[in-house]
Amino acid sequence: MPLLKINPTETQAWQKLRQHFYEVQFVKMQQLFAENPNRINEFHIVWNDFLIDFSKNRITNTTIDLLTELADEVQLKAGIEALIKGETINETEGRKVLHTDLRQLTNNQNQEVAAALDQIQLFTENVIKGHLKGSTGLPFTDVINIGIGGSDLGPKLVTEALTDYKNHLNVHYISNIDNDSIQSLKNKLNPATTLVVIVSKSFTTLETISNANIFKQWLLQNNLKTQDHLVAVSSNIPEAVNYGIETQNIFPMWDYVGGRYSLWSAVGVSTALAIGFNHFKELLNGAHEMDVHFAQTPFKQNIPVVLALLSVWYNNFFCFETEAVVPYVDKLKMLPAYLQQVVMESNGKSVDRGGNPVNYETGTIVWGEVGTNSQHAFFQLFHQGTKIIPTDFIGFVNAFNPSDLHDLLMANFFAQTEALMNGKEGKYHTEATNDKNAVYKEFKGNRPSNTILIDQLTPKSLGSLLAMYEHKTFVQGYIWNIYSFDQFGVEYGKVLANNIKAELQSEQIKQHDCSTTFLLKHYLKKKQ
Ligand SMILES: O=P(O)(O)OC[C@H]1O[C@](O)(CO)[C@@H](O)[C@@H]1O
Repeated sequence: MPLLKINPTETQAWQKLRQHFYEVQFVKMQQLFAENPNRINEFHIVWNDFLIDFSKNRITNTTIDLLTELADEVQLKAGIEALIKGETINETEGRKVLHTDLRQLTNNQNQEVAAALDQIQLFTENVIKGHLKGSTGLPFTDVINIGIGGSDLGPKLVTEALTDYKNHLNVHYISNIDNDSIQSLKNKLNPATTLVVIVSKSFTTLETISNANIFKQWLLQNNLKTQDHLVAVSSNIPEAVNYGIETQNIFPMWDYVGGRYSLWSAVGVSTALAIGFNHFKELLNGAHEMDVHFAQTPFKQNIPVVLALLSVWYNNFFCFETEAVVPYVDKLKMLPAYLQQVVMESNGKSVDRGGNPVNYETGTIVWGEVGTNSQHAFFQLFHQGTKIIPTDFIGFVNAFNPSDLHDLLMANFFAQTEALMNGKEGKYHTEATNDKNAVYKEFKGNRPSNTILIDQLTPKSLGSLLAMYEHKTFVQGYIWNIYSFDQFGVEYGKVLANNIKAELQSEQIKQHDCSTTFLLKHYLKKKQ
């Protein structure tokens, strides 16, 4: 069943939301909290080891009623069912969407997914135990994951986030075509004990193949048998074989898993090498539990649905253009970059499912940085700037290494959401305060945030967190009536880059606009 094609702005709920927005847009959260000391009871969700406090938003009960009415009117339930059942909802590419199958660990009817999981288990355990060795007979100490976009960001994020669960293998990620960083990695590593994992769904991505070539050469220059050191993850098996990788060392990907949703597949093999297969399975299990929650929970208690509806409220009614995500743990430093691909590659679309240009805003801009670092960087604008940035604060009750320092970190976490909501009223009259700068010190508050407080950062809770954002993104795209699973915009850039690469190598610049021609000629002239 294809997804329904309903213009959200033509629903009754949208009209009611518009009217409601005019009524409440200037109502301050401080007032809402003062009027209802039990506000938290109405606007929070407790699920597994997650607490989602969404009370510090510019909403009333009517807002939530109308947003869920919108979800009902566009038949979100049917959309979620289509996703969970793995229907062909990536219609523009004629593909099913089945990333939720990847985390179905028991009774998985998808035989190829189950078989790939067995393959990952066997391989990772053999490498970790040292049974699988490099061509000189030495066990592996290091792994280089070469990939980009979804073939890099998710696995890298998970590897960094779960560094406390890591074994003796050191996993390094190379994505950009930056020879300086490649050289510095090569200088650090012993090729005889290095395993290179080439991750590319298409096996044609310029960056990945160029980088893979460099490391293949490095192995050859060191008289190593590449077949003992190279493995691949790809849906293009013939191309990987052609590249010289042994069939048993190729892990499958399928066209029903989009790159940005693929960390749960064999794309995560480097992660599984770093943390061990059992922890990798816990990650999948955490994501699966979020899938079940998403599929079965009524909208008002459904975490991804509520987060998505709030985002639609701000994006389409308040017209706030960006959202921030601020995790209070260094290990999630990669989260904003990872979410930028999930959210912006999925929902950066301006044509609706009916093929018409949309006449409303779609994809939000996502950005962020860890706290407290971000407090000392861009939070000034959060507190006193002219722009309003709804922010997800993500924190953990328990650190992996307990210490008083964690209370200090979390004190900042709680303080920021409180300050953003409450603000600090100043006095305009210098006489009253005897401070001529009082006006500059005023914080108006009324700045929205969600607090996502999780017991501890574990493989399981991380799986749930990432699946939560995947589903939030799906709900947004569904409501905006766009296709979230293609990425034609990025693919066009890849084609142009390939053309220009040939021109730079032949020094024959073809027809471009005058700016691009000028830049290319300048580059060739200055190149030594
Ligand atoms: O895995 P591949 O085919 O090398 O593609 C890498 C990435 O390129 C994109 O197509 C665009 O950036 C992503 O969707 C994908 O994750």
